Amino acid sequence: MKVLSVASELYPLIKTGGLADVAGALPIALAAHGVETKTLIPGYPAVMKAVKKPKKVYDFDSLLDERATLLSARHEGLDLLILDCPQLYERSGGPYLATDGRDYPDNWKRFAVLSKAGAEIAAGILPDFIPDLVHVHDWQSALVPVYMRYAEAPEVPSLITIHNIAFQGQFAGSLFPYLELPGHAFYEALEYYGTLSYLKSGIITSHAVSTVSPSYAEEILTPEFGMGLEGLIASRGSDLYGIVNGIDADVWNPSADELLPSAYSATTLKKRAGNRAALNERFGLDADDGPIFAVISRLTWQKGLDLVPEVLDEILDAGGKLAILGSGDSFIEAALQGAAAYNRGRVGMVLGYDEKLSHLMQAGSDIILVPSRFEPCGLTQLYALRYGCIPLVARTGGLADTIIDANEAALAAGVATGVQFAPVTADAFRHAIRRTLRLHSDQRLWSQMQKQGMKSDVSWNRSGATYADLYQRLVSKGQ
Ligand SMILES: Nc1ncnc2c1ncn2[C@@H]1O[C@H](COP(=O)(O)OP(=O)(O)O[C@H]2O[C@H](CO)[C@@H](O)[C@H](O)[C@H]2O)[C@@H](O)[C@H]1O
Repeated sequence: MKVLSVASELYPLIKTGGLADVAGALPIALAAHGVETKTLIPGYPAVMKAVKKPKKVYDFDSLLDERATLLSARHEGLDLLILDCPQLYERSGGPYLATDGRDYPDNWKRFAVLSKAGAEIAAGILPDFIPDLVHVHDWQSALVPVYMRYAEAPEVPSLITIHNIAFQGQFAGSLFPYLELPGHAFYEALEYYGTLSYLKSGIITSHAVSTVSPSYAEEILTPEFGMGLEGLIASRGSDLYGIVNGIDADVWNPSADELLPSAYSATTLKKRAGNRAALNERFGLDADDGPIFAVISRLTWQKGLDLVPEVLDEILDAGGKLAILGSGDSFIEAALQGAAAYNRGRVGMVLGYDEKLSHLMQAGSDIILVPSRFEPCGLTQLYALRYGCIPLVARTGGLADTIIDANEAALAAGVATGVQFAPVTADAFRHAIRRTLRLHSDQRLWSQMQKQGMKSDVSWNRSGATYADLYQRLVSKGQ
């Protein structure tokens, strides 16, 4: 089966969050199921620089009035189609934000053009690659099924995956005429309280909708989590699927991770000490035995990290330490930086994004904090399981699905892998920290939990097969 995947980020080329990890790992997992994936991505500077010897495969004379070239390349096991359109993608900031932290004003066009290119590939412009199915991710590629629906071409089955419903790609309604869609598409697909919603239109026009965990698939049917789209999603009925993410078990493998000073496995957990020492040094933490809590995250309201300063005394009073890596909302950044400045040796912070350092943190710290208010799947806790770092998570979405809480029954059965708490309030969070510290003080119990986590299959094995089945079902239905 041939699949066209369209994504706005892709590990290892360009990443701002979990979407890149999934878009990068899924094609490799699916290859084992006979699925041949090509991934269409924008020709951002990082992509153009990293990819060697791309081949020109098509010239677009006009994608919403922009000329663009389609390049084909292979990179680290991935087959890529790169939309080279410097006037839209050659920018000095990130994929979505300029260097001043604001959205590019033409994001509506940058991702509509990407989507239109995707729809044209689906319609068969590349004789060597006629996809059987199109898989799009989040609002940035959500217009692909819309362009497919309104094109005079045979319709290829499509799947849209929602990685985060909070980002909907909402733009002024007055831009509609520039999208080169028929007038009736406005009310049929795109209109959202007078504005345009790219995500909404993708949910309406795709043959199936998936999200990245079973719990989140249920949550987004409710007003609390659906962010205004709950009714629309409910209307898709049995076309909605929840498939939990996996992780790339080769990139994240503590026994062969070249980014670590000290590789280890479940039988050599003592070797984590080498990573712990490096972590203490990197974050300016005291070289004592206190449990190290870690945060690796976008610092946003979603992730609940504004609560950390409120519960910090719970960690510090017990002789614990905290290492934070992240960036995001300026008020959360400032509060955490303040906590680090005030508690030198006990709290350390690295502001920014650092993939390498995130490996060391998973390998050297004892507990990873993921107090998200909502979490479609979450990957950080999955990396933690693999690295013998105990996840302390909010009981929501994929966090609830992937971590087994250390309650009495789970401990007795030896299946606990972490600590969950709800609701996401400072009080419940404090209580969970106390509970975690109690578990940590029992060396035997703690290492049993570490080993249990390291044993869990967090790879793409199972979910890769589930996606392959779903693809097959959609293709068979379309025939
Ligand atoms: N400062 C930093 N330095 C280094 N690495 C950092 C970092 N900040 C974050 N990361 C890394 O970025 C990734 C974040 O992935 P998540 O799944 O946790 O969240 P995100 O909200 O981006 O993704 C959305 O999409 C994914 C994929 O479907 C869902 O799992 C998730 O719930 C949803 O919100 C992880 O690999 C994490 O380690």
